[in-house]
Amino acid sequence: MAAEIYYDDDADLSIIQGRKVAVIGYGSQGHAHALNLRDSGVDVRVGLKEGSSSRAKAQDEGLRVLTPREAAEEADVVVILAPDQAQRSLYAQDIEPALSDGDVLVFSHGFNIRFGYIQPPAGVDVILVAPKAPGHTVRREYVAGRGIPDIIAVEQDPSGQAWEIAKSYAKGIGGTRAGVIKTTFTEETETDLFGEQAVLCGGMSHLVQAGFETLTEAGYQPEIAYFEVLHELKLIVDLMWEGGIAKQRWSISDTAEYGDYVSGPRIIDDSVKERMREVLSEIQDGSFAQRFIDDQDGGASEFQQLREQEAGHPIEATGKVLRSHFSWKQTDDDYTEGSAAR
Ligand SMILES: NC(=O)C1=CN([C@@H]2O[C@H](COP(=O)(O)OP(=O)(O)OC[C@H]3O[C@@H](n4cnc5c(N)ncnc54)[C@H](OP(=O)(O)O)[C@@H]3O)[C@@H](O)[C@H]2O)C=CC1
Ligand SMILES: CC[C@](O)(C(C)=O)C(=O)O
Ligand SMILES: [Mg+2]
Ligand SMILES: [Mg+2]
Repeated sequence: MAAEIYYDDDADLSIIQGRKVAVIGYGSQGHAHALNLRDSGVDVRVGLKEGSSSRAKAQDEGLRVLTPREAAEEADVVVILAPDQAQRSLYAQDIEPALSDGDVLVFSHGFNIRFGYIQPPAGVDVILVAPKAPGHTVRREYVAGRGIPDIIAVEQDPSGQAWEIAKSYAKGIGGTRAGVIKTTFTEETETDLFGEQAVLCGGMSHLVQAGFETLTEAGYQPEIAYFEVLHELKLIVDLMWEGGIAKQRWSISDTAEYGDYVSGPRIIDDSVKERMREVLSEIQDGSFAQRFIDDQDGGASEFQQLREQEAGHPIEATGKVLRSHFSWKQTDDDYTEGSAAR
């Protein structure tokens, strides 16, 4: 069955323009949603704790900043864009007490609904508008007059309007400029977690590290290895993004294309797919979510230890020096190398 896809003409922006929206959290997605909605003529306030390091950034953009509780009380559409692991307690303390029948709760990832950490009251619409890109790209593309595709879902629809609200919200952040696909909370959560773990983030990062280690352990210069396995990756992925794997294979040399066909399947073989299926089943049965939340609840010691270990991989030091010599500015203004700060 073909996916249902909505574009600008399928969504009525005036629906979200007629509501009071509270964006809770002003990080990667939060800043993008708040600014894009504001620039689309929506009445937006941001909810952040007193003393939050994000407050100044939001205020500098002219946004009104309240506490999460005040923002949720004032608004009738509450967008939860704090990190997934913070959402459960944020919801219990500041959002649930402020909800009334007829309000709308918006998520950009279904984690807390899919795994039962948040159970909203029956009189509230619960929708998902999930951009398929990092938040900084969501903002950059909107400003450039384009948009990032979103996927949208409805978990609860007591108003009977939830789908129209979701489409309208997606139009407000620029999603319908690119196309918005109808999904479910379950499909979004499970595919998003699988994609980021097995391919986009976990798979790709470790493939690059393994390639770098293989070359440097064989005696090749780390700078050459960096360009071969990391720097050129973007150029190859850009071609895939433009025209699929086929366009990438069309552009590279015949030598590279032949090497792709004969060596690629030796690296990514059936055993990799078998382990991908294991990862998928741990996502589906909730054990990944449980492990993540248990670690977070216990002070995130596993997460911090892994973060430090990975930041110390030799490819990072090699890349930092090389990138500092590029004649163009490569890093995002908001990104502080070696830190998790946003
Ligand atoms: N990152 C991305 O591009 C994508 C994220 N998503 C989803 O979007 C949601 C937000 O993720 P992301 O943008 O990465 O989050 P971030 O880690 O960037 O969020 C950080 C922001 O949340 C605030 N925050 C943290 N804890 C609380 C709290 N208890 N109460 C209020 N605000 C809080 C922080 O404030 P302070 O400055 O005080 O720490 C900061 O403003 C998640 O559900 C995620 O899965 C979906 C698609 C892509
Ligand atoms: C790929 C990572 C992501 O799922 C995203 C940017 O879409 C995330 O959770 O950040
Ligand atoms: Mg994602
Ligand atoms: Mg994700």
